[in-house]
Amino acid sequence: MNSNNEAEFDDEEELHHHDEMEHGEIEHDDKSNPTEHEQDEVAYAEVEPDDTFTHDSPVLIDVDDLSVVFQGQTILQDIDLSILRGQTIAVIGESGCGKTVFMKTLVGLIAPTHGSVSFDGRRFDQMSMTELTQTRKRFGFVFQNAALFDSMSIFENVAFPLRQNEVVPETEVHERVMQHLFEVGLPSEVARKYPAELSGGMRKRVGLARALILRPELVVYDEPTTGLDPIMSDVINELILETRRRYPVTSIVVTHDMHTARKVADRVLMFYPRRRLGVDESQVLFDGSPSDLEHADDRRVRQFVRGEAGERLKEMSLHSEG
Ligand SMILES: Nc1ncnc2c1ncn2[C@@H]1O[C@H](COP(=O)(O)OP(=O)(O)OP(=O)(O)O)[C@@H](O)[C@H]1O
Repeated sequence: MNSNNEAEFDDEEELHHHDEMEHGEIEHDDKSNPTEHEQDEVAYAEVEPDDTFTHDSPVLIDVDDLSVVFQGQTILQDIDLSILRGQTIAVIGESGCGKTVFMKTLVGLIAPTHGSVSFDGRRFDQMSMTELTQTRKRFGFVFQNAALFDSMSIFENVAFPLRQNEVVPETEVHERVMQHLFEVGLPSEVARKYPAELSGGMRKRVGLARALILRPELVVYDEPTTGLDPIMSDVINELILETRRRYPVTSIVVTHDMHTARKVADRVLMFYPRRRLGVDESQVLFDGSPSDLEHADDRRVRQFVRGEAGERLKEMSLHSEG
């Protein structure tokens, strides 16, 4: 571990605390529970369109000359970009290219080796612990596996951040939890259930409700559709869009799902593994609108979005045995 990344250890433990709670999870039994699609018949709350993002929006996150090195291995190098308030950004790229490391530096969970990351005008490395804690309350995380507490009811799972961070009367806790469950299309009966009684898609929606309960300014989605069928993936995509319409949030979506990237994002960043780039090449191979992905100048981008292995097959010697 590079000493510059020391901040990562404690914070990652904090980030993954919920993940650890998932051990011992009982597989969903489709026969004994309502199907996801039955649950989807619940009407979503009506949403007024609210396109607050414009290209003149203020900068929320500023990444300045960012590099991250782990044990001598450069994971991210010379990244310079700004994320505007209200943008929805999809971060794509092959496994191991640094998407997760990038996402964690954006929220101050990994300290850059060089350069800096600022949130709302304040550099993470210049914040006191109190400021860092206060700043983190402005973020919501939607984890890949939903990361719910198995021993708590759905109601208590969603109420958890509220009880931890705010002093609110029980009637308000109840109102806010039920409202957020409703907003993610879950019926009120779900509140009494436990995570093991829900399907994967329903758990993801509970995870989204929990991430939104403190009304974060930034929501980070880590592989939000992984492991879901195409219909349920699209339900999640719609929820990401709907969340964006409902609240003035900025969203970062780390995903391998090109349908998700195209559908929810107004900007796509494609990373490439540093070790496979030439010296003067930028690690961000693509930074633009999803509609331009197919016609990107860089062949590696076009191949990635089309799912073509291209010359990687030769590199991996897959054809060498003839
Ligand atoms: N804490 C760490 N210590 C050392 N190396 C790390 C650490 N975290 C990530 N890495 C390395 O950084 C590289 C990028 O990892 P990262 O998880 O960001 O990739 P990714 O693009 O998110 O991949 P995937 O799509 O498979 O999740 C990998 O080589 C990984 O082994």
